[in-house]
Amino acid sequence: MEGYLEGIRPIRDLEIENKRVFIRVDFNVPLDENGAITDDSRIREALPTIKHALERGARVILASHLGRPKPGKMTDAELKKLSLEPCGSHLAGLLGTEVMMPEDCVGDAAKKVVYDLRAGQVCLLENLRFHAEEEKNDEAFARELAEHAEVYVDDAFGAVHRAHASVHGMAKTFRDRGCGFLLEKEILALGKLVTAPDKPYVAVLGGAKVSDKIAVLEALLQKVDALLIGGAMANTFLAAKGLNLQASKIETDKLPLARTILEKARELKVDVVLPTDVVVAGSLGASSGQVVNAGAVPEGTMALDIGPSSLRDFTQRFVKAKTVFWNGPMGLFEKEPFAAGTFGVARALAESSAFTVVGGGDSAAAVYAAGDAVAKKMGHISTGGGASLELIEGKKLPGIEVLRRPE
Ligand SMILES: Nc1ncnc2c1ncn2[C@@H]1O[C@H](COP(=O)(O)OP(=O)(O)O)[C@@H](O)[C@H]1O
Ligand SMILES: O=C(OP(=O)(O)O)[C@H](O)COP(=O)(O)O
Ligand SMILES: [Mg+2]
Repeated sequence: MEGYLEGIRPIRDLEIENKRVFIRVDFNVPLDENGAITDDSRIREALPTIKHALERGARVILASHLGRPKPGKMTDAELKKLSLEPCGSHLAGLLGTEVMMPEDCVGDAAKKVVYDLRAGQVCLLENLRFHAEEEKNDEAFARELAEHAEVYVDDAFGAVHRAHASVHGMAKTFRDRGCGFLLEKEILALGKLVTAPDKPYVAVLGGAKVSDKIAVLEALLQKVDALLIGGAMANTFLAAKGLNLQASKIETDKLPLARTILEKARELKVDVVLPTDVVVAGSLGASSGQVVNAGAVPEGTMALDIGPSSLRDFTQRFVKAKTVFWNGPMGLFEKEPFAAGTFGVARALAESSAFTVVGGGDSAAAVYAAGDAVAKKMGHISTGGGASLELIEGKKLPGIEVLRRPE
């Protein structure tokens, strides 16, 4: 997997002293209803790169997205909830230094802060996705971002599968570009799953980003011996098999793809294990749930966790496994009544002798929330869900490829 880093200069080899250094980070952290950060691991994981740059006298410009704001379609109050301000304040506490925060990522306010930075000072630009151009990989927007700096460093592993302006478009305009310590660490750690995972190799998929991640499953079937599906991802598969999931979150336009994947799995003799029971409730805010058969979801309710029988089925698969990759919580684990499936999988993986990799902003948060003892037993906890999935599928990721320089 070291070959995967070929042609990519690590930050330690870049000339950064007194230079304006743009570091793309992934501070897309989970927030609670009050906007408080519930898991700061993505911020902590970026610290080695940030500290390295500051200690070497760089003028550091940090940038990230947070959530999925829809500029023009959301109210100002809704957008404000996705401000990076809490991340900047939290980072200031972790670094023990001031973090300047301009109110936008481009324009005069940002330029003023950026050009006033002294060596060893840091600023955090406001949410990149407050501009629709970010996700469109818009060239003019990428140029505006690039004007901030002389050196470009990507340490946002969780976002390298996105061909967005701050990850892709702007990066190519820099001669001096490279990767941060987190990106390097992730690629090396996930490498084992790309090259020669010990078999049996089991993948556990869940979470909410179904339309993003379902396409990856087709390629993953070529690599794994069993695919266990929980979370909202399972709803689409159960519906594809003809079950009525009632008010559950389902991606109806992905039903044909789910059927294709089930068909292909049969041909390849890959076991697809779906929940046989689920925990249902009438709303996301319900104070309790009810365990029902996956084929008997009551009208007006939605599946918000896998049930105890499903957890047992999943756990059994970990006993014989030599390698397990897990992305996506098994349910709405942020709410106590729907957390048992996710924490159950985390605990079972901690007990298993398999080499375990857990990836995803929310999955990692769940593993840390399950406790230190559980988190310490994982082989690797990746900051990226979609990114790690696409990497282990064997895909070339735009945010990584763009960093390569011949010579
Ligand atoms: N059955 C479900 N219904 C609603 N939301 C779910 C369900 N299962 C999981 N989720 C939600 O999925 C989210 C995480 O999904 P995702 O971002 O795809 O995972 P990760 O960040 O680990 O890659 C969590 O916030 C969780 O509450
Ligand atoms: O949280 C992220 O991915 P993940 O939920 O798959 O771990 C990344 O920050 C990417 O976010 P995006 O899926 O909105 O592009
Ligand atoms: Mg997530």
